[in-house]
Amino acid sequence: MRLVADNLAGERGGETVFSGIGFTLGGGDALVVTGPNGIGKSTLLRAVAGLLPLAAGRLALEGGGEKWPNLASACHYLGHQNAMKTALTVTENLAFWRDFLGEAHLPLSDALDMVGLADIGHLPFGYLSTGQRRRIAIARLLVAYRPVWLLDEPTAGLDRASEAQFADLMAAHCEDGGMIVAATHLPLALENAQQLRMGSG
Ligand SMILES: Nc1ncnc2c1ncn2[C@@H]1O[C@H](COP(=O)(O)OP(=O)(O)OP(=O)(O)O)[C@@H](O)[C@H]1O
Repeated sequence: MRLVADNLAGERGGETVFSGIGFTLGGGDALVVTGPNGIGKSTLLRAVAGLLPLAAGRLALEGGGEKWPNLASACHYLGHQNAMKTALTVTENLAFWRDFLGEAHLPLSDALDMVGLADIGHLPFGYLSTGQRRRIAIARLLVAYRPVWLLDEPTAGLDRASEAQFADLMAAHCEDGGMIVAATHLPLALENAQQLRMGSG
């Protein structure tokens, strides 16, 4: 499977925010996107996810077969927001996403265990701390399978131990043939990742 981005341009509110962006990822590859505030990192990720139209260029998932007929169908998108309902419990939120997304992957209890929060499935999401909320949002990546993870500031609010735990999850996803595109201001422990520095000419 290959994710091909060719000569992309993105716009917000009628203004071009970036142009001439290109990259190619194969199974197991990761791309780290960096650049100053407002340069268009989130816009790029949302375009790859199919949530925003491109102003120009071509995005394609090659070799996805019948299971992943287009790029959007193959993507998990973890945005700045955690996309969880505060009144529902952690388990209810994750069960919703597993059923909504399809392609059930890890059991909910295993996913919670892998983000170090095995004991809080019964709590309303709204009771959780900032870092705990982010870790539950990360657990969503594990309960339904998608080969492409699009991660916008995934480690914002995480402590050191949780950062390391998430690095292991990203590495396992890539070892399994998955792909990652991550926008970040913080160092991410993604070995051998390609780098895209937006705004550096
Ligand atoms: N809905 C919108 N309408 C108009 N302009 C927008 C909209 N959303 C974002 N923008 C503008 O698009 C540009 C790119 O924003 P974007 O969020 O992609 O940047 P970013 O590189 O992710 O920034 P940060 O590092 O602060 O997260 C900014 O100038 C922003 O003001």
